[in-house]
This record gives sequence, C-alpha cells and structure tokens, in this order.
Amino acid sequence: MKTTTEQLYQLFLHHTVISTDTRKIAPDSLFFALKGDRFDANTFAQKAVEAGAAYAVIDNPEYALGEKFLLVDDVLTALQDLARHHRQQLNIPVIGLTGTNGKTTTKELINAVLSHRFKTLATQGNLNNHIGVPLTILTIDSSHQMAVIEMGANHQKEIALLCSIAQPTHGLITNVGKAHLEGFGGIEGVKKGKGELYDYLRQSESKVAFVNSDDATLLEMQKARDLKNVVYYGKNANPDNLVSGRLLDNSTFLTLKWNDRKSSSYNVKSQLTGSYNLDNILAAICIGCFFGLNCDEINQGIEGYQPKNNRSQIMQTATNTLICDFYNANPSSMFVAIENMDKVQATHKVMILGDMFEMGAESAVEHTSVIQKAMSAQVDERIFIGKDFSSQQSEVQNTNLINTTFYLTAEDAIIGLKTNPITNATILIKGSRGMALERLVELF
Ligand SMILES: CC(=O)N[C@H]1[C@@H](OP(=O)(O)OP(=O)(O)OC[C@H]2O[C@@H](n3ccc(=O)[nH]c3=O)[C@H](O)[C@@H]2O)O[C@H](CO)[C@@H](O)[C@@H]1O[C@H](C)C(=O)N[C@@H](C)C(=O)N[C@H](CCC(=O)N[C@@H](CCC[C@@H](N)C(=O)O)C(=O)O)C(=O)O
Ligand SMILES: Nc1ncnc2c1ncn2[C@@H]1O[C@H](COP(=O)(O)OP(=O)(O)OP(=O)(O)O)[C@@H](O)[C@H]1O
Ligand SMILES: C[C@@H](N)C(=O)N[C@H](C)C(=O)O
Repeated sequence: MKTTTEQLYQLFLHHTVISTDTRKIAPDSLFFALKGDRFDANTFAQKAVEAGAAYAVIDNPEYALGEKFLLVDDVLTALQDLARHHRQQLNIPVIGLTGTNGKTTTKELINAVLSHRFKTLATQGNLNNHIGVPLTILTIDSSHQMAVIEMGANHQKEIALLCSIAQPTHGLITNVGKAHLEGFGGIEGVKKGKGELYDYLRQSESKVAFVNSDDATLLEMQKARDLKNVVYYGKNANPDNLVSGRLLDNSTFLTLKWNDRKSSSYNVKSQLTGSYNLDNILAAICIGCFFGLNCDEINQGIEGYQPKNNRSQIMQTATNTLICDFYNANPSSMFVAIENMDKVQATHKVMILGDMFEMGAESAVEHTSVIQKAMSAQVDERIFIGKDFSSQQSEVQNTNLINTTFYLTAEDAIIGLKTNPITNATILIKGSRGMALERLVELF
C-alpha cells in the first residue's frame, strides 16, 4: 500500500527533521530516498533506519523491509507534496524571491532586516531548487513569524512549481538578465520563466509584489499581468516609491542615503561592494518599511550583513585588494561588475574574467561582448581565462589589446601569473562556478 501525503504529514508532525543523506542522518528524522547522478538512495533506506531515521520514504518496493519503510510513487514528488501540504497549514507571510542576479544577497539582506523585529526562517545558502525549496519549507515551525524563500531556475515552469510549493504571499524579482540562456531558450525565455512568480501573485489581490521602479523590464512584466498590489522601490525620486535611495560612496563599501514616504532620510554604510548591490539593499529596506520596521532596525540589518561565498567579497592581501566575485558569472552580472570596476578609484586596476557557462547558442556572441565591454573600461590590465573567451580573441583583433592576456585554462593563468606577479593592485576576479577561480587567490 502506498503512503499518502496526509499520512506522511501525520508522521512529519512527530518527526519534523528531514534527512536525505545517510552520511548525515539526523536522529528520529524522516529519510527521503532521492535519486542523484550516482546513486539511487532507495538502496540506502535500510542504512538510514539503522542510523537512526524514524522512517525511510522510498519508491522501490524491493526495499520495503517493514513498517518503517514508507512506499510512495515517487520520492521527490512526495517530498514536494509534503512541503506544499505543510505550507498550507502555515498562516504567516512568505516572501518568495527569484531573479537572474542577486537572489541570495537580497534574500540575506531581507532576512537581516526582518529578523530585527520578527522570528524569521530564510533559505540556507542557495538551497533554491526543486529539492532545496521543499527542504526549506519543511524547516518552518510554529515559532516562525515570517519566511523568506529563494527560488532559482534554469528552465521554464520551475518557478511555477516552486510557487505552488512555497505559496508566497509576497514576491520579488530582483532583475531579469542573461543567465542560463541554454535552459531558458534566450532572454525572452528568462523573462517568461522568472515572470512565473508574477503569474502566481496575480492570482490573488491580497498578494503583494515588490518591484524596482527603475527596471523597465520588470515594470513591463508587471503591467502586462496587471498586478494590482505593487509596492515600488528604486534609485529614482518616483513619488510612487515606498523607498528611494542613492549611492553616496562606492569606495570599497557602499554607503547610501535612503528615504521613505515621510521623506525622512537616513544614511547607512553597508559591508557590500559593487554599485549593483544598491538595488539589492533598497529591496530589503523597502520590505522592512512595508512590514513596519523602524529606521534603526532596518539600518542595523543592512550594516550587519557581510557577504559570503565569494559574492562580491573584498579580501585584503599583503599587496593587493581583491574583489572576489567568482561564485558565478553571466553576461548581465559581468557587465555590471565591469561598470563598477570602471568607476572604482584605485591606482592600478586589474580585471580577471573567466568563462561564463550555460550560454548555449549565444555563448560566442556573449563572450565577445564581455570582452568588448572590458576593453572599453578604465582599467590597467585585463586577463581573460577559458576556452570560450580565448576562442573569441580573433573577433576583437582590431581592438587595441594592449595590457590584455588570454589564457586557455586556469592552470595556464596560474603559470603566467606566477611568472608575472601582480602587486599593489585592485583586482576583480569573476567567472562561472565551474571555472573555480578561487584557485588564483593564493597568487596575490
Ligand atoms: C539528490 C541530491 O541530494 N543530490 C545532491 C547530490 O547529488 P548527486 O547527483 O551526486 O547525488 P548522488 O547520486 O551522490 O546521491 C543520490 C542521493 O543519495 C544520497 N546518498 C548518497 C550516498 C550515500 O552514501 N548515502 C546517501 O544517502 C544522497 O544524499 C542523495 O540524496 O550530491 C551533490 C553534491 O553534494 C549535491 O549538489 C546534490 O544536490 C542537488 C543538486 C540538489 O538539488 N540539492 C538541493 C538541496 C539544492 O537546492 N541545491 C543547491 C543548488 C541550487 C542551484 O544550483 N540552483 C540553480 C537554479 C536551479 C536549477 C535547477 N534546475 C537545478 O537543476 O538544480 C541556481 O542557479 O541558483 C545547492 O546545493 O546550493
Ligand atoms: N542586483 C544585481 N545585479 C547584477 N548582478 C548582481 C546583482 N546582485 C549580485 N550580482 C552578481 O551576482 C553574483 C551572485 O550573487 P547572488 O549569489 O546574490 O546571486 P544569485 O542570483 O543568488 O545567484 P545564484 O542563482 O547562482 O544562486 C554576485 O557576486 C554579483 O556578481
Ligand atoms: C552556481 C550556479 N548557481 C550558477 O550560478 N551557475 C552559473 C552557470 C555559474 O556558475 O556561473
């Protein structure tokens, strides 16, 4: 007999921790036997129970060895259904956010702000997909007053699925840009895919969308769906904005001035670098204001947040200042990172850019345009790493390639940089995760 979602839920109420890995079994947890690239965790179900799991949820009857083994049609779907059911029992605001760039940073900032007033639950790291979102939802308990859920996608219909699980009452798309073009099928595909959050919010007039009023694409997407309940924020002085703000200083860390509708204005110094982070900060301030936090609570939230995991992190070495931005890369985030370097005040500026992954048919043209953008920036030296950048070198032959080096691989770059070390410089290092440019850090 198959176990239903309601039956699973009754067990979940007594065994509220979910495990998915026998190497890290939480005592008395529910083990979900997921399938990965290497293993089918049905084969670990018995081990999970032996290691202390209360029950193992499986979808292969061969491994049902007694009452502690709960058979379902599909373990992943059962996990998602359980999370959806749990969410339905919760009567708290759930802020769902997606977007091409800045989801994790914005989520962390929103959480840093809201947690000054409320007991919040926020996505850990970027556990933002079809497995991560259900696992996150299942960690919400009756003590939580609010949840901030990050939703990621690399193809259509993913955000719709994640919305059906997280059921956000409030939503935010950080921006729509060129990333995961292969899976989304180009920029129009990204717009459609991210727009699934607005599609979800428009189903009820009580659901609220937070929209950046400087972003023409988001405004167009919101208007096309005739969203009724919209709260704006932005860098312009738009009277519709709940919160407006502007940069005061971008030398190393961002300092900004923001104001609410009462026109009171406040200065706040963040621990973030890169002018593009202003949008992320304003989104968090707007959400803080919307939920009634005062300026001290909001500013303390912003000031206290330190970026992690090589997302625009500053590192001071003995001889250089590094902007470690090698968590990921795509044309949109490369462009704003280059624009930021262009404006940074430093005596010797170097950009080290690695290949951008998942670009599909647009890879060549996008790598070329990043090279061109980098060539036009006011920097002293440019280093491109990877086969995609290197293969476009001939496309930019007519450009003055002075102080510019192309390396086919990171290993080649390491050899080159050991031979010609960089000192007394401000160095941006950015590339896709697969390029693992953290390998370069020890050279500086
Ligand atoms: C199923 C699973 O947990 N996978 C993880 C696993 O991957 P792998 O394929 O190697 O699985 P295995 O075959 O090794 O194992 C299968 C299961 O068996 C368990 N098991 C294994 C051995 C054993 O001795 N005992 C066991 O019980 C095992 O635990 C498995 O359950 O390992 C990888 C390395 O650690 C993990 O990365 C992998 O996790 C998958 C990818 C996952 O989805 N994890 C979620 C919790 C999550 O949210 N991860 C995020 C990644 C988010 C992300 O990249 N988002 C994208 C957008 C979304 C794209 C979406 N379409 C997608 O494909 O994800 C973005 O751009 O933001 C994270 O880890 O940060
Ligand atoms: N508002 C923004 N506009 C453009 N680029 C941004 C913005 N915010 C962050 N970035 C860039 O994106 C990188 C990753 O930031 P973050 O992890 O917050 O994004 P993400 O959308 O969560 O990424 P992922 O989907 O891979 O988890 C940063 O290091 C920075 O280079
Ligand atoms: C790391 C993953 N979330 C991501 O952003 N991938 C792209 C392709 C990257 O690594 O740049």
